[in-house]
Amino acid sequence: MTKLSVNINKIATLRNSRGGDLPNVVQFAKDVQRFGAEGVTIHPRPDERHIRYQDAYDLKPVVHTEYNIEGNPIPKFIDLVLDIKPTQVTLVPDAEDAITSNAGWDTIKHKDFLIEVIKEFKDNGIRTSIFVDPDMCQIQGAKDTGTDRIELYTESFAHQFKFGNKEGIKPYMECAGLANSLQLGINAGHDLSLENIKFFKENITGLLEVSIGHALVSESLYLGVENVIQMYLHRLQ
Ligand SMILES: CC(=O)[C@@H](O)[C@H](O)COP(=O)(O)O
Ligand SMILES: NCC(=O)COP(=O)(O)O
Repeated sequence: MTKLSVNINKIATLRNSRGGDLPNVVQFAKDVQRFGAEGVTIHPRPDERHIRYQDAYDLKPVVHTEYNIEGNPIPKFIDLVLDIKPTQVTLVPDAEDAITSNAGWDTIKHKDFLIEVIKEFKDNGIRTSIFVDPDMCQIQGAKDTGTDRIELYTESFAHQFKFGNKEGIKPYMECAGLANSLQLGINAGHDLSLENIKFFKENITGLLEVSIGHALVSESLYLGVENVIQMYLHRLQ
């Protein structure tokens, strides 16, 4: 079974564009869970341009599904996650000025650092996942860090799929095969959408969770949030 975790960054972006509290991110998190989402994802960035650190605290009591906090494990982020103790932390190697996530970890170069932070999170009962490109060496490297799961960075698949090239799934299939054989759990995210999710799910064995934000919120403008969540759940069956 593949769980749908809704990334609510874009709701915070809209709220922040006017100040105030409309739309309300806590209410949105409650609603997506009521509509069937099996998780809520946030990705607070150092400049707090969308999700703020305070939002992470405000969401804690209302997220009764899986709470996934993503980010670069700088000291401030590590403290936040250890304080909140979400279900899962997803480590993403973003530059401070990145517009959005644009690369996975070099799990070989950063092995010692990842081993250290992953151990700290796991010792505190938090499941860990690390964001990786679909590269076999990086999957093996991820295993060596001790992480529970990987999150496959799906931008390249999504981009190729949009232009009709279904071959873009191949490196993901190979990496999923390796991850399964290494008993690494598999999550995926970035630019997944109603258009591409069914094909991705059908081809990736053992896909445990997808986190989807940008497309899901955009699609909801036309189709409605409840309807869109049901459409994703149907495609993930
Ligand atoms: C790791 C990942 O792919 C997502 O978290 C994505 O980076 C969303 O972040 P933004 O909403 O800031 O684009
Ligand atoms: N981890 C990926 C995520 O949370 C959402 O990415 P996107 O759907 O906003 O591209």
